Amino acid sequence: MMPTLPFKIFVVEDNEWYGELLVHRLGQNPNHSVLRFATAKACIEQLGEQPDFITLDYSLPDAKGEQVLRQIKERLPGVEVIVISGQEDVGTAVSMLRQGAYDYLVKDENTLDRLWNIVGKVEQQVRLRRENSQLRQQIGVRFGAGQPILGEHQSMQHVQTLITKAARTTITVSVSGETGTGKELVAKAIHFQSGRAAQPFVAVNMAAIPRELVESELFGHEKGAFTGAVARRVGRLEEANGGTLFLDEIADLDLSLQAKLLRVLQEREVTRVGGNQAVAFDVRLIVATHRDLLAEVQAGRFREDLYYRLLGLPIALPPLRQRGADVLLLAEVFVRDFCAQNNLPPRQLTDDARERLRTHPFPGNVRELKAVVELATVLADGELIDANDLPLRSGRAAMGASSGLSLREQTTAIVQNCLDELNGDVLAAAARLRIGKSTIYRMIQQQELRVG
Ligand SMILES: Nc1ncnc2c1ncn2[C@@H]1O[C@H](COP(=O)(O)OP(=O)(O)OP(=O)(O)O)[C@@H](O)[C@H]1O
Repeated sequence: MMPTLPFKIFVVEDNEWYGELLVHRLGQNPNHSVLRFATAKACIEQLGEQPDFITLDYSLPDAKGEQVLRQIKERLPGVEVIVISGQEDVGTAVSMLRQGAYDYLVKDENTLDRLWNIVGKVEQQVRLRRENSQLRQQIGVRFGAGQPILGEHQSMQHVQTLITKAARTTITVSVSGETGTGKELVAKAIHFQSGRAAQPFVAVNMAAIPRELVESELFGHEKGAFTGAVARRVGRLEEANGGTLFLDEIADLDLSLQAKLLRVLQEREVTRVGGNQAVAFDVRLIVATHRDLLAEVQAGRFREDLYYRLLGLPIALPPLRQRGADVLLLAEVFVRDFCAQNNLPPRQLTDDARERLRTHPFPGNVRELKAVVELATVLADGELIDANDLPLRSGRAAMGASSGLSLREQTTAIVQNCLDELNGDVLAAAARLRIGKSTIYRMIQQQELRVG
C-alpha cells in the first residue's frame, strides 16, 4: 500500500474574505493541506514546500499574474496553476494559458464548484504520478538497474541489508568475493538505490586495461600529453561526476598509480595527464576485488593507506557453494528467464539435475551456473532438463589454482565429484583417488560430503 501523502494546495489571494472561502472549500477534502498567501512574494518564498497545486489571483498587490506564473513555472515546472481573475478578459486568459496555466477562471457564483472539479482531476493525476515514481523506486530497490539480486540464504539477506544501508549515504563500499559472485551486480544495486541513480554509473576493470593506459583512463589526458593522445579525453573519474565510479579488480592497480589515486581521492580533484589544471569531482566510489586485499597489503603489493581509504563499508559475497538452496533457486530462475527470452516452452530440472547442481562446487559461481543451465536448456530434448544435459566440468577440471578456493575446499569438491560420478560408492572413489576410504568416511561424518 502506498502511503497517502497530503495534496498540497497554495491559495494566492489578497482578498481575505475570498481567500478564506477558497481555503475552506478546498480544505473540505481531508487529504488536502491548504495554505493561503496574500502576496506573490510570500507565495514565491514558500515554493520550497513543493505545492502540488496553486490557485493564483490575477491581480495581486505586488505583482501581475503573468509575472508570478513565470516565476512559479521556472521553479516548479510540474505544478499546476489555476488563474482566478475578477474580470473576463479573453486576451489575458489566452496569454496565461500559453504560459502554462492549467485553466483560467472568472470569479462568479460557479467558481468554487468548477475549481473543486479541476482540483479533483489534478489531484488524481498527481497521485498517479507519485504512485508511479514510488513503484519505480521500489522496483529499483529490489532490482537495481533492472536486474534482481536473487538469493534467500541468510548470507545473501545480509548482503541485501548492507546494500540498502550503503545506498543511504555516499560511503565508499568495498565488495569482495570470488569471480562471478555478483560483485558488479551489488555495485549497480547500490548505485540504483541511491540518490545518485539518475547520474552515471561508470565501471572500470583495472585488470582489463593495459598498465600504461590506466592513468589516462582514470584521470583523462590533454591533447598531445603522450604519443597517441590526439585529442583531449575526459577520464572515467570525471565521467562519473555526480554518480558512482566502480573500480573492479582494484588489487591489480600498480603501486605507483595507487599513490596517485589516493591523492586524487583525498583532494577530490583530478588533473588530466599532461594538464596543469585541477578539476573538482564528486563521485561515490565502489571498489571490488576477488583477492584478499589485506593479504595484498601484508605482502607489500597494496598500499596500506589506500587500503584504509577504500575499505569503507565492506561487503563480502559468499561463494555460491556456501549459499545452500540458493543454487537451485537461481538455476530455476535462469532456466525460466532463458525460456521466456527465447520463446521456448517452459522447462523443468529433474531431481537428478537438481542434485547434481546442489553438489557441484561452481568455481565460477553464479556466472558459471547461469552458463551451465542456459546451455542445458538448449541441449535438453524435451521439457525436462536431466543431469546428463548439464555441461558440468568434472572436479579436477573445474578446479584450478586460479579458482580462489582453499586447498581444503578444492579437495572436498574433487572427492564430492568423484563420489557423485560413482553413485556414492566410497570404496570405488577411494580407489580412483588413491586415498584411504576412512578419509572419505571421515569427511562424510563431518558433513563435508553428501552421499545418497
Ligand atoms: N545473486 C544473483 N542473482 C542473479 N544474478 C546474479 C547474482 N549474482 C550474480 N549474478 C549474475 O552472474 C553474472 C556475474 O555477476 P557479476 O559480473 O556481478 O560478478 P562479479 O563478481 O563482478 O564477477 P568478476 O569477479 O568476474 O568481475 C552476471 O550475469 C550477474 O547478473
